[in-house]
Amino acid sequence: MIAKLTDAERATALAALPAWTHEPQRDAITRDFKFADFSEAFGFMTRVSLLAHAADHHPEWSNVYNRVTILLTTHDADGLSQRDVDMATAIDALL
Ligand SMILES: C[C@H](O)[C@H](O)[C@H]1CNC2=NC(N)=NC(=O)C2=N1
Repeated sequence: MIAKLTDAERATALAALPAWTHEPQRDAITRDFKFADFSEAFGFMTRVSLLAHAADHHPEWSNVYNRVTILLTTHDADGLSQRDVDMATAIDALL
């Protein structure tokens, strides 16, 4: 069972992930992405899916044409964990 981050741990982690927003209701982090077109957006989603599969940690997400919204939280921890921070960091590195 993975632990939820404490408030202090979350604050430190989010300082290094300025594009991500904490959503307190879910204890999740979210980021909106905009691409040139659907192909670019779906290519990005494909790359994220490979990260998610490798990490066995999966995003909640949606796509509308060239926009992708990703929400990361850890269901097993009922909130934000280091796995979400690691996934957000890896996603940012794809851009
Ligand atoms: C058995 C498997 O490791 C778990 O169900 C994983 C899969 N992917 C997951 N993804 C996310 N976001 N949270 C989880 O708690 C989670 N758990």
